[in-house]
Amino acid sequence: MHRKLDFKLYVITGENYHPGRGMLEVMEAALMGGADIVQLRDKDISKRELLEKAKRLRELTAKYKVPLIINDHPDVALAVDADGVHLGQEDLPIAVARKMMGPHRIVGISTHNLEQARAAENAGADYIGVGPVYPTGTKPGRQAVTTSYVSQAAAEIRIPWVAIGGITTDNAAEVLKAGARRLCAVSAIVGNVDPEGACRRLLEQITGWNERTRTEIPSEQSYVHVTVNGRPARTQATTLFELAKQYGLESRRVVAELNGEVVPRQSWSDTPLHIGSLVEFVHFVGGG
Ligand SMILES: Cc1ncc(COP(=O)(O)OP(=O)(O)O)c(N)n1
Ligand SMILES: Cc1nc(C(=O)O)sc1CCOP(=O)(O)O
Ligand SMILES: [Mg+2]
Repeated sequence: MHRKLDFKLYVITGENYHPGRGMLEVMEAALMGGADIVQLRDKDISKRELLEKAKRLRELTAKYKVPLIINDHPDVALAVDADGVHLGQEDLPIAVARKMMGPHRIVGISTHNLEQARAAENAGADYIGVGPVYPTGTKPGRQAVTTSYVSQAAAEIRIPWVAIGGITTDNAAEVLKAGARRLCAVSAIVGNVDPEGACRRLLEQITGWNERTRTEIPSEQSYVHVTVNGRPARTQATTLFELAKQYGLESRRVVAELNGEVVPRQSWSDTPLHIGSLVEFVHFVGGG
């Protein structure tokens, strides 16, 4: 078994965002502001240079007792005794990284839809990234998944997951409202003149939201356990319409069945969900 992984504010390095200031200085400010997991991400340098940066960041994160994750490279992670590695959909598969990293280190992976999230969970990822929630210059050209994927992850994903992509203090509330309990950012923190303050403010939003919803992770009582298209899901939706919305299906050409009966679309808002409800959303397939 892996050790228990928990965190609220995940900060990733991004040296392009702080010309003239060193990576270690900026990341130390983030750590002082409460970043509770850190990733070294640098796509523009040689592996040798990455290794040197990783060693220095390892020392710093150890001082603050915060886990260090290395982006893309399990070998670098192992070489510096980092806590884990972060993979993308086009990086090494989870099974290969797990074999290299062993059972006790962290293996995380980016996901951009629920199918990838389920696959990551089944493959034994320790956490997943859910994003990019908003368009972001840090990952140009990558289509935003919007908060609708955040809500889907909140309903179904049981391993720790973190919302990422274009997250700032201006939109954090919306992401938290969609169900995120952990946030990750690059530019909003390392690109801020005051990374420590930026972390504090984001952390306050996360903690404030969690307290307002009265628990760190929403209590089981606030969820209804249902089955959606044959898969167990937990949801805070109270009606069929809210559930369809959570899956981004409210204006799609789908037929909804509840416990084997078709429910006309105009009745979705008045159709309550109960514990154990069996829901099927059936997509129309275009004929020719
Ligand atoms: C926490 C977290 N989530 C997502 C990513 C992106 O990983 P990937 O898709 O492999 O893209 P690159 O970061 O490698 O460009 C991440 N690094 N961290
Ligand atoms: C590196 C990365 N991966 C993403 C994903 O969704 O997989 S979004 C992203 C960039 C996050 O940076 P910022 O906070 O500056 O938007
Ligand atoms: Mg990658």
